[in-house]
Amino acid sequence: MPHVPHGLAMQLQAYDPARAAEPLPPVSPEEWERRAREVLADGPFGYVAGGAGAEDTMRANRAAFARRSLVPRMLRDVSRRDLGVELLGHRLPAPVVLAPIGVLGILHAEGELAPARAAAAEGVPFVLSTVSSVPMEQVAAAMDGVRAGAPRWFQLYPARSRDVMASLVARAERAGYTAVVVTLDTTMLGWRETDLRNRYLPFLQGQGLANYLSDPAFRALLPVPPEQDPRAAVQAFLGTYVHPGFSWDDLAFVRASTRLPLLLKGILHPDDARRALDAGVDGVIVSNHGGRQVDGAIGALDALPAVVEAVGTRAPVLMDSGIRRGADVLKALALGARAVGFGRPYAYALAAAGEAGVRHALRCLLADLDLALGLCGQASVADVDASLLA
Ligand SMILES: Cc1cc2nc3c(=O)[nH]c(=O)nc-3n(C[C@H](O)[C@H](O)[C@H](O)COP(=O)(O)O)c2cc1C
Ligand SMILES: CC(C)CC(=O)C(=O)O
Repeated sequence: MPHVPHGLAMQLQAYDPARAAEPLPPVSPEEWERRAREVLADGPFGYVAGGAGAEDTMRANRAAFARRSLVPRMLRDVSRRDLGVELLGHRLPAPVVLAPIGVLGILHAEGELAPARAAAAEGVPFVLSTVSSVPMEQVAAAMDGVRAGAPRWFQLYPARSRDVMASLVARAERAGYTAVVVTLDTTMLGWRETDLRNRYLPFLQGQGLANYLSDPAFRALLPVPPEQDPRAAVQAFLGTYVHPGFSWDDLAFVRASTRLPLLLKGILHPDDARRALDAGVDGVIVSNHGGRQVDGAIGALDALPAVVEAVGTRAPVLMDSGIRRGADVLKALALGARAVGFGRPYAYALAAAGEAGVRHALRCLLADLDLALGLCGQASVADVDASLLA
């Protein structure tokens, strides 16, 4: 298993006088966001940075972390620390995955290949979006090029066509993805004022359709191949992607279509979590999609404890929406998350500095987590519980 960067090692690198002349890459998510702002046009930058409506929920995500405090414990031997966690039968080097982010081709020429390779290098699972700019098989091959069998999950968006869903999942299985994440909260696009103002929706320009356009079941729905009529293909994509009718019945179909572990992303209510487990899913991800869907929705960290209580020991609960630093990861773990999704910050690092940027942003997060864990008097993330919070 890859070795997680030691916080101290990252510090020594930064403080090393012999390297003082080298430019220092950003160490904070805010700095990456500023760099991304410098290199991106308004449309793509706003697409990543924006949220739904007045962005109250986006702020609520961060406020939920700020409202909680860690209470560090002293005089415990933390000279050997372990960030590793067990998840879905695999041992991960840290309780972190790269959250699925679609259309990364609007941020960097290499699109998903760059963060996928960065994640592979660190042994952190990369969750590939349905709406990626690069077909899932190419992403898998790029990850295997870095580290054979590098952990990867496939995120599935509901589709009106069950054939398309089944085909995408079967391809993911063949390409070595080891879990399927069904995202429930985006069967329609939220009211995103920044994008409306910028008149920016990348899918309409055919971006992010690589998995669909390369899919035999999707192609079978088209009267002519997408190469002959790209506009009709975009319309067909929108026609199958937008699916407010998606229900527990459809979920049962997805469940039956694969033997891979299934995670549901976008769960916020404990009753939905319970029902998900009854429907045979293997884990839930508490998320409000980074505040991009329902403005006014509960902050994701605020929703976590009730979901954790409902799920109990039946399955792992993950969370995303607002994770920026090591302390955020600790707070989520303290409230019962097994692992967290790292989202926007890696997208900004990708825009500003490609694969190296994503890798550095990830290493900074893990270094920060390693130090925060030890300085809180905890030797292992597996031992973190609510007693760490005020
Ligand atoms: C630009 C962008 C695109 C996203 N695309 C997807 C996607 O394709 N599938 C998905 O499940 N979630 C998607 N998400 C949501 C993320 O997986 C995650 O829930 C969110 O980024 C968490 O919020 P945070 O980045 O502010 O921490 C996207 C988020 C952003 C910012
Ligand atoms: C709307 C989706 C296709 C992409 C997404 O999840 C997002 O933009 O948040």
